[in-house]
Amino acid sequence: MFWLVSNGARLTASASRVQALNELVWRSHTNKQVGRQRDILSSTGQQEAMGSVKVECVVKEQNEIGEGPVWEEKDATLLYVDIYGPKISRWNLLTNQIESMHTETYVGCVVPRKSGGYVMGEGTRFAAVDWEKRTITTIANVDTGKSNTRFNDGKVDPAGRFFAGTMAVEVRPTELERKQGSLYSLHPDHSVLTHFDQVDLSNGLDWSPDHRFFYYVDSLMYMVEAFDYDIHTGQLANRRPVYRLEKDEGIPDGLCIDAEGKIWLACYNGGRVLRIDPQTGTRLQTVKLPVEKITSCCFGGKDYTDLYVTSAYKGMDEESLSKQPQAGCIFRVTGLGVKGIPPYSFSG
Ligand SMILES: O=C(O)[C@H](O)[C@@H](O)[C@H](O)[C@H](O)CO
Ligand SMILES: [Zn+2]
Repeated sequence: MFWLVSNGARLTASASRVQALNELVWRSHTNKQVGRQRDILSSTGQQEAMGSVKVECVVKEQNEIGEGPVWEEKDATLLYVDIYGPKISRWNLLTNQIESMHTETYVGCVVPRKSGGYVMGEGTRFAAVDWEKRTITTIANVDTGKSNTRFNDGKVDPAGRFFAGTMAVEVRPTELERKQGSLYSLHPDHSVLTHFDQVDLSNGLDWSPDHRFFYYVDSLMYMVEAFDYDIHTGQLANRRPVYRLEKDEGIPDGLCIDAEGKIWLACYNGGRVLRIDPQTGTRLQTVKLPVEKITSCCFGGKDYTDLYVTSAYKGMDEESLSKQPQAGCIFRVTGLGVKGIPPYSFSG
């Protein structure tokens, strides 16, 4: 409704959008918030300059920690989890309906399976989900011998392997026993490979469009890292930093790659998504959202041109919740002028 064709109209529309954003997010007027308000104003200008970027809340049912969005083209649905729901949900773009299924314990990620249904990282197991029958079957257990860890983010590689990492269960967001996590992959024959351990908070991951690189976030390292990837074996090598977050960018969380090979990074407590060039290690674009706890993102919609962004409300007090009434919603960012890559399905 705000983004019209003529330049004059867009100016007016833009002014009212900025006003709406400000009213929505920054209702009170402490000095700190006035400062942040300026940020939003300038970034809104920047967002527009990049080509009529629009942010809207599309999934209004709020998640304690919304995570792991995956676009399912055949049904025009967005699949995601609420880690603490704990549940798996599917939001249908055409009907605006949400279908959910409770899981037995914390669910970090869910991905489509080629043979039908889904596979998820739940608690410390990889498990198959029969969506029609609403049943769950264990495929493999991880972190055996550890009593207080759980799966977090995961994604399928271009060859159909399901990668997912673990972390200690948080006392409060980001407060946890460190070095308890590992990164695993579940292979089509249901064997599990441990890539590395000593992870604080295993998070975002994706592969470059040419499959030569793997990008990864251990949130408490405050950076995005890259590995060389061997698509034939699924092995990682040569770990190195790609991008270190600046203070106001918050904590790196979920990420996804676009068709040009650039990284879109969700910034938890940063209220934004960054576009990063992994070749140069530079930030190319910042998209601000009206809530701070941004958890993950994926491309979807027609031709994968829309960016769906999940968020969380866990750990927020009443005051911050009243300033961010959309915390936990899922947002759609349109007008970015880039496309994503369709997700892969687990082939086992
Ligand atoms: O969404 C996740 O990946 C974690 O499970 C969450 O607990 C928070 O995002 C984390 O605390 C900040 O990185
Ligand atoms: Zn995450």
